[in-house]
Amino acid sequence: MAKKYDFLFKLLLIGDSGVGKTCLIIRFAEDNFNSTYISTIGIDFKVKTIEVEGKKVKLQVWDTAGQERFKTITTAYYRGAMGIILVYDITDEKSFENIQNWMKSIKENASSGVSRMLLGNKCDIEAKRKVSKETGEKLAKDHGIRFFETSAKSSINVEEVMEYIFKQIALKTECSTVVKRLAL
Ligand SMILES: Nc1nc2c(ncn2[C@@H]2O[C@H](COP(=O)(O)OP(=O)(O)OP(=O)(O)O)[C@@H](O)[C@H]2O)c(=O)[nH]1
Repeated sequence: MAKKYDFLFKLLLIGDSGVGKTCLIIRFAEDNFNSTYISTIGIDFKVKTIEVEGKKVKLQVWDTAGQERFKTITTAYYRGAMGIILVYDITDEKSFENIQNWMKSIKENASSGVSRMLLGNKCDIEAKRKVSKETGEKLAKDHGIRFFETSAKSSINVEEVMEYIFKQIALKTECSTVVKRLAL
């Protein structure tokens, strides 16, 4: 059967349980949001195909369970990822502190040179904020990676995040010529 895409990019979202990884992926892939919380069991993925100058780019976004008990399953998927998105919840300090552990997990399990970025999600609930934007920015800077505050609920910065990580990966692959030509 003929291949239905020209490029395949694999992304992975990691972070504590409940920070909004599934919701971010659903917002990106289906432009939808549901406030009912169903914790991810193990691993799941969604696909979105975008077209860049007549080339079909298939984005496969892997959603990992944040719960500790699934760690052995989820870390097995790090190796195949071209980009890893670390997520914390701006209303949950513990989820921010744990980013250090998730970073360690990337170091131990992912391919070296994998593109990374940091997201502070749920920025729509400013009243319950526990982690300032500056604190998030500083952590990202310390690790030399890009930072965004996002909201899967209010659709803030989700497209921008995907576009950024897409560009990062594209620059490291043969797709870079297409991206450069388009000046994306
Ligand atoms: N206000 C607000 N709530 C959000 C946002 N993103 C997710 N939520 C809510 O947070 C809860 C957890 O969201 P999930 O996307 O299931 O969290 P997760 O990180 O995938 O959790 P695990 O699967 O357990 O690892 C749900 O009740 C969502 O509705 C957001 O941007 N703003």
